[in-house]
Amino acid sequence: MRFLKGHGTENDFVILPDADGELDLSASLVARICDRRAGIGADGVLRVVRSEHVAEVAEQAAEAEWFMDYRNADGSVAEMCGNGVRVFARYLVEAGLAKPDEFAVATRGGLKRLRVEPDGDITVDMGRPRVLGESVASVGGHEYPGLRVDMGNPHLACAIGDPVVQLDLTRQPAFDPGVYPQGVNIELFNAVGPRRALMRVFERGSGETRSCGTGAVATAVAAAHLTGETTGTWTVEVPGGTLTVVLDADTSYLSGPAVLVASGDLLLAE
Ligand SMILES: N[C@@H](CCC[C@H](N)C(=O)O)C(=O)O
Repeated sequence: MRFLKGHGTENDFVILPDADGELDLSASLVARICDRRAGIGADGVLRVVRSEHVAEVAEQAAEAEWFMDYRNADGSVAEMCGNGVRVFARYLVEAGLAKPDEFAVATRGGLKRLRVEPDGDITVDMGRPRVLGESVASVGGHEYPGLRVDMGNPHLACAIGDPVVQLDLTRQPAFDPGVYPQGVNIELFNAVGPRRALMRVFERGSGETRSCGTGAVATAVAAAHLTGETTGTWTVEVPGGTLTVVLDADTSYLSGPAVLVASGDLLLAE
């Protein structure tokens, strides 16, 4: 089985081209592929399949030829991945399967439109974030209130006073399972200047990662909430680089680098 490897601000993915939807991708195979010692190693898997072969996105197939079948490193399925869809777009363009100007990709979180910027960055229209109220995350016995933001997938974005660099995120922060029965991605951030945040994230299904695109948008929304703003451009610094988030009245945009770094043959099998 052919694979490629890529990342967006060091949120890294194994890409599995499967145009005709022939691959039976079990959770255990995904977990083995993502294992950083016994597999290739990644935060998630992006299966590239024609939308027409996937019943759950049939209504998107007229506008999006390709479906991003996203899986977390533990094999679980997620609705959306902001960095993943940008890396997916890089693959489509480099493989000659999409034109760089503007194209759509089908996801479980709905149709996403992307474009390659003149500087090579990839921008995705992430849709309108939904603010659902507040909840609390707890790290090492410290409770941090935050904003619940739905980006197609669930987020809890917490502005904290303690320096994010000092947090121990080796273990899942505690959260309210009554609010998040399907689990949650938790962002902890320091607001460090006008429209600028330093963010770390503990992702559902993948643990601490060096970046999270949906999380960066959730963080921008929470940072904007603190200052009473609803629109503007935010810079979100993550351990793996820098992402730009634009919030406007009707939608949000995520921009940043997305690169392919390797390709090869996968010898793992069920
Ligand atoms: N890293 C992604 C988010 C991936 C999905 C997430 N772990 C979930 O389970 O919802 C991003 O860049 O958005």
